[in-house]
Amino acid sequence: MGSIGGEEMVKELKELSSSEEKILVSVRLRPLNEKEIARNDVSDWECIDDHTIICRNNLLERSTYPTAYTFDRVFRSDRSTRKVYEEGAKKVALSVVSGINSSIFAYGQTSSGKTYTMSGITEYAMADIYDHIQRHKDREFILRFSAMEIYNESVRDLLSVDNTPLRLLDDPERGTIVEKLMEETLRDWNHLSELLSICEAQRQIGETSLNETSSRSHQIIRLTIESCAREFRSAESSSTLIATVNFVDLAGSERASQTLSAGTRLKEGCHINRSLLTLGTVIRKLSKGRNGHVPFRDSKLTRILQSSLGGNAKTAIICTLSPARSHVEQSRNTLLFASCAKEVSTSARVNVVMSDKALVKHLQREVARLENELRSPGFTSVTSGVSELLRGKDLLIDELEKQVKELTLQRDLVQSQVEELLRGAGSDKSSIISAGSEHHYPRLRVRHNSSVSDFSASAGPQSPEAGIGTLYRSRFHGRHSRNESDELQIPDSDENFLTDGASPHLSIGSPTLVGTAPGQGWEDFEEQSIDNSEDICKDVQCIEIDILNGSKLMDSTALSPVENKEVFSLKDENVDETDQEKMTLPLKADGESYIFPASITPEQAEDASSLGSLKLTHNQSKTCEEDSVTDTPSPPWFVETEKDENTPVNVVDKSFLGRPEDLPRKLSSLNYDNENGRLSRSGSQNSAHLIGIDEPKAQDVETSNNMDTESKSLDPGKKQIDKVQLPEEQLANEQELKTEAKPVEVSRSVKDVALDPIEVKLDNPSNWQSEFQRLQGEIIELWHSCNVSLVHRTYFFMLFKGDSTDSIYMEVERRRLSFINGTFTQGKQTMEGGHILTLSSSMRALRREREMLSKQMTKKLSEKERKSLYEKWGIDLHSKHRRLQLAHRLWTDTKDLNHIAASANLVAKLIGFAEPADASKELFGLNFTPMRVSGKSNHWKRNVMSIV
Ligand SMILES: Nc1ncnc2c1ncn2[C@@H]1O[C@H](COP(=O)(O)OP(=O)(O)OP(=O)(O)O)[C@@H](O)[C@H]1O
Repeated sequence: MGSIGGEEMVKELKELSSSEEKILVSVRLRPLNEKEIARNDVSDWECIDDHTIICRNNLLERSTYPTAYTFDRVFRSDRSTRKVYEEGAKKVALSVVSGINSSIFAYGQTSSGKTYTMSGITEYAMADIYDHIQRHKDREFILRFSAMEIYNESVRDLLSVDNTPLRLLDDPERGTIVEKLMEETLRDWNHLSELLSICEAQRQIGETSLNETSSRSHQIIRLTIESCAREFRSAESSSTLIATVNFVDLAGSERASQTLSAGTRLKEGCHINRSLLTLGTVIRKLSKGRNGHVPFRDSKLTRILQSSLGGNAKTAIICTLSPARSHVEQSRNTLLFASCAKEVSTSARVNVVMSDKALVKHLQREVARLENELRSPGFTSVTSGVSELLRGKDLLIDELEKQVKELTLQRDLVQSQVEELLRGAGSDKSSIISAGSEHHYPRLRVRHNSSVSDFSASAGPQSPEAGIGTLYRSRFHGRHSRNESDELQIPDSDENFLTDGASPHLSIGSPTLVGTAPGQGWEDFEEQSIDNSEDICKDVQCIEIDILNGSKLMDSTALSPVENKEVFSLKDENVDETDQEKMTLPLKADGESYIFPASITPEQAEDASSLGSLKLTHNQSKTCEEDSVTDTPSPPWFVETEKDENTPVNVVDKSFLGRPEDLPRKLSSLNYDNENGRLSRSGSQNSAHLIGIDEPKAQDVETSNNMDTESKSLDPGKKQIDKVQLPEEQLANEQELKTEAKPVEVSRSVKDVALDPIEVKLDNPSNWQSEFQRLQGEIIELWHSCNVSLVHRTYFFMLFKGDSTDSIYMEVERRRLSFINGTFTQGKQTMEGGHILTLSSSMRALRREREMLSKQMTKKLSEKERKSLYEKWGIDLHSKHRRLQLAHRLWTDTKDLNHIAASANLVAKLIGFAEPADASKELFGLNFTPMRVSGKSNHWKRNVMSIV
């Protein structure tokens, strides 16, 4: 049998076992015993087959008794007890392991072999039960053993030495129970054997003490078996099977048979075995059906075995016969009893005991069901109505839950979008000052022949430098690679001197370029550019060529979102390109590019070129020339460089490589007035002596003004930097361009873009000088307000000294600082190199920088120099923290240019920046190519990076 744990299985078992079943009746004939043989008794009984036994006594043939009896099984005298057990008892006995009560009776006259048979059957059955348990490890079995004797209607516990009769009690569920009957839980087979021995001994004692023959008592050995499936033991649905098997060795039936056959002797008083008599009566009545009263309660035996005699049990009766002719009458009576018994039916079923949990659950369900019934007379209809209602409610709940989930998702999405926008806004603004490469910016689209390549037009509409970024990038720094994806290769932050956020103050445009990951699709770009532009474009300013106004360098400011979008999204969704008027602009063969606002007409463009529109020379080396990017028409607002079919795969890496070596952008030294401790901008010959800055070697303005001339004379293979050409040169270059350049298409579709130009007086040195001083003063004030790095200030101050070509740098710096200042003023924050920049964080950074500089004083300055500085800077020589005091005085007087110059010189000295040739404007973020820096420059770089 498999594991029986579930209620389903139990139900099945119940159904299978609940059918009525006749008592299994067998007859066992024993051989003649020695006494019978000794008195020459003859055997009158013969089993002619397995079911029939006949009497061969001729004397009886004339009587009214039948000569042949048929039973379920008859066993000849030579049949073993094993055989009797196997065929006449085993099936019934083993029902107990399946939860079905069972009883095996041995009925017969004294010395017919009842005990002989029953003891054997008991042992075999016990052995089989144990064997069953062994073979069913999935179930847990508990065996409880008890034994009793009924003598003269007294029940005695055979496991107890106490002879006190036990009372019988009626239990509504369990039926008749024997009070205080000992029940031993069997530990093992040996324990069972031991208990059986005790029973045998007790019974013998009884015989002795009562001086009666054993035939006058009934012995019941009872084994109760509980079992449950191990895996369901703790489960609610687990059920326990419980059943009892009775091995009943009845008293000798000689008297009983007499009473059964002759009711006149019923009144024999105490000698009559009431139990045996009642058993006969009960069997007789039961054999005739269940109609009428069955006197189970008339005897202790029938009370105790009531269920086994017609109720919930399987029953087998083995009737034992003596073959001796001398016992023929008793034998006939036994067969008569057996005949009656075989007509009796029982209805055995599986006895299931529910676990407490299962019972409670079941009862709760039952209670609920009954309560529902009680509440409404029309229970059924109401139930169905309620079910409908509940179903509707369930559907509603499901729907609501779905909606909640959707709304939650939407909320999360919106939340993340808001956060993303906020981050983006911060990043965009920070692009002014940050070199963070993680920002994403729209990319410019550059067309190659039939393909469209997109490269990072980092300076989107998000930042004031957007236009500048675009401009410069396209002119000088776009690392345009004609690789398979036509992606503009963006220098990574390691390559780019200041694009890793090391010095946010020294980089302007780089983050705007490096944001786009290689391989990012054009569609992606469009999405980004449009999305971002709409939100942030109000901050956008753009320096652009104002062709219409004839200005050389224009600044488009305050663009409306739409306008900016048009400009920076690089693809105007509202314009059908095919309908757009195109204009062709010449490109210079050496890689010069023109940047035109989309609003210009071809005619205007033509004029612009002749007027010397801002032309940012890109005097590429040979390799740069080879690396030219495109020759195909480009979408509005793009930068196009010349095409060269020999363009290497990676143009960018070979394009702009930094300042021409023979055109060092040397720092001007500052004039230091030893008398008053102030420096002046002129008189560079005397500058910087105090703090040891090198004597100026650069030609300052002169050099600057001659840059274009010089650059023209350069070997084209040499590296060159960007610069703004003067009109005359530009015109000349334009002439060249017209003959060699490839056409550039500029869309007119965005001609309504309102540019707000800023005129930069490049052609009038006097105007520029005054403009320069104004810008410089403003920048110095903004540095102070924005807590800009002193190193940055120093570097910038020393680098940009009024050269006309500095105008763009100056303007960029001014706008960048204005933006930061505005951010600080509004109490907002922006991103810088991936970090949040606030007024307080900038103050902290500046404080740390001053501390660093104070430490540098001991390294870079001699004691004598320090002392001199203290005196010059008005620091009490006897005060504490003199170095720190000095560091905190640097760059504080924004109105005094000598103070500024002295501060710059001192900072330069402290950070080891002593070689003007190292200085490069590209460090200010206008260069996106790796800087070719010397060892000393690296030193400078390290210093800068460690500071910021
Ligand atoms: N089938 C048999 N084969 C051999 N010997 C048997 C058989 N049946 C009984 N005997 C022997 O007959 C004798 C009497 O048997 P047993 O005591 O079992 O009779 P009984 O019906 O129990 O008598 P009582 O009612 O007095 O207890 C015993 O010695 C027993 O060994």
